[in-house]
Amino acid sequence: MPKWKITTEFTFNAAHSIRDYDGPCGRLHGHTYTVRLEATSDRLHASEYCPHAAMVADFRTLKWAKRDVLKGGLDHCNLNEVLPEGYESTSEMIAQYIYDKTKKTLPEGIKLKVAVSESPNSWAEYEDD
Ligand SMILES: Nc1nc2c(c(=O)[nH]1)N=C([C@H](O)[C@H](O)COP(=O)(O)OP(=O)(O)OP(=O)(O)O)CN2
Ligand SMILES: [Zn+2]
Repeated sequence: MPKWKITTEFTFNAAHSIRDYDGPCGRLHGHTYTVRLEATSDRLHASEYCPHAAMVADFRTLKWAKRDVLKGGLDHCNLNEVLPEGYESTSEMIAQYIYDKTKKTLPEGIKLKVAVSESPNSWAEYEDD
């Protein structure tokens, strides 16, 4: 079946330390994280901002994590203080957290993939089966 795939990318700045890490990453430090979201669907939908069924998902909705932490995003926060219990501040689990929160905002049937990078050389991905 034909389908659409949309991709959106953004950055946010945050501090973190990896809990019990034996090395510099265990100390508080910061990254400009790059996040790439891909959403795939065989049908189009309306969004919070657009009443017409014309989008896989609204880029604006997908990019919630780039908002300031005081406005519900992850920008300019300490991830260790903001991520809920059960999520460590590794790229893998930041990707999982963004996936979990984003998935709740999407209609059924949209496949989602979230990739997170701390540096241009390292990426972690979390996606639907
Ligand atoms: N699988 C993962 N490994 C590591 C993560 C992670 O999220 N997932 N995170 C870290 C640290 O956050 C660290 O800040 C990043 O480590 P690293 O890529 O080694 O950082 P460098 O800037 O030193 O990278 P270079 O490419 O060597 O300059 C560690 N591991
Ligand atoms: Zn780090």
